Amino acid sequence: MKIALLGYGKMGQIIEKFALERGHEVVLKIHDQNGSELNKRNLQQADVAIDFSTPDAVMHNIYQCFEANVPVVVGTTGWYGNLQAVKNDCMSGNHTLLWGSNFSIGVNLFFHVNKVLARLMNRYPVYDVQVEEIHHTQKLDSPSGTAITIAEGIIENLDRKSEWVNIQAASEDEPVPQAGQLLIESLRIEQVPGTHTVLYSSEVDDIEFKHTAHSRAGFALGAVIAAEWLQNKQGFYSVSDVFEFNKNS
Ligand SMILES: NC(=O)C1=CN([C@@H]2O[C@H](COP(=O)(O)OP(=O)(O)OC[C@H]3O[C@@H](n4cnc5c(N)ncnc54)[C@H](OP(=O)(O)O)[C@@H]3O)[C@@H](O)[C@H]2O)C=CC1
Ligand SMILES: O=C(O)C1=N[C@H](C(=O)O)C[C@H](O)C1
Repeated sequence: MKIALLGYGKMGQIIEKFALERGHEVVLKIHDQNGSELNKRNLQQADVAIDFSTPDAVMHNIYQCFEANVPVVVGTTGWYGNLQAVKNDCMSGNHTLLWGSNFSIGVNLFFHVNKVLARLMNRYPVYDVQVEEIHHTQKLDSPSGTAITIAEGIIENLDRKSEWVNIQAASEDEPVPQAGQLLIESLRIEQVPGTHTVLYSSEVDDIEFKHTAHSRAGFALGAVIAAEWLQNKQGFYSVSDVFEFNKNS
């Protein structure tokens, strides 16, 4: 495949490495300084675009891909308030987009088991639940996209939670979660690639369900696999369509 990389930072550079290893070619690399090269003619040199840019840039990039009719895999987080509108435009314009808050196989397994565990916990109201995420200090969005997906998986399956609220660890004015609210606590520590924990607590014990990324390799390889999977498909997809754990259990 010929790949356009929209965003050539920490993730874009590792994605390039996996793409080349798997026999693909990178025909376009867009970063903050060369944004004018993101045009229809250049994009149409590619079979697929992979966007790991910034919350500010991603919407423009998606619509440039729609305009050029180039399928796009979106790993960028921090834009999910626009997800439904993008889905509508993708479907009505017969475009192709695949998005995921996290492309690693490990986290996608985690997403699946998280939902099963939340459903089970309907029987055990003595446990309260919260989500914690830790990332490096350059991260622009909060809470992480992965933490939002985890929280949505709990809310869909655990009757006693109906919405999430976010706090920054160590912030002075922390909201106290109300009944029905699921707390997502965000912490920023140098160099951490991404750690997510679901914590069920009762008076007598805690149950921790945790994913720790050792590097960005799992995210990057998953994004290339998702781009390969998207070939010859049309429509709006999420990374869960690539892994399909639901079909096997
Ligand atoms: N879904 C997943 O599995 C994962 C998602 N992410 C998400 O991916 C995104 C990128 O992460 P990361 O690589 O760590 O971030 P970086 O800050 O390292 O890279 C962002 C890149 O985007 C570039 N950029 C800025 N403006 C534009 C623009 N207008 N068009 C194209 N590119 C632009 C920056 O350019 P310059 O270098 O010139 O400033 C930089 O190359 C984040 O939203 C992060 O949350 C991260 C890991 C996994
Ligand atoms: O910004 C990051 O680094 C990451 N972002 C994604 C997110 O917001 O969940 C995925 C991963 O945790 C790394």
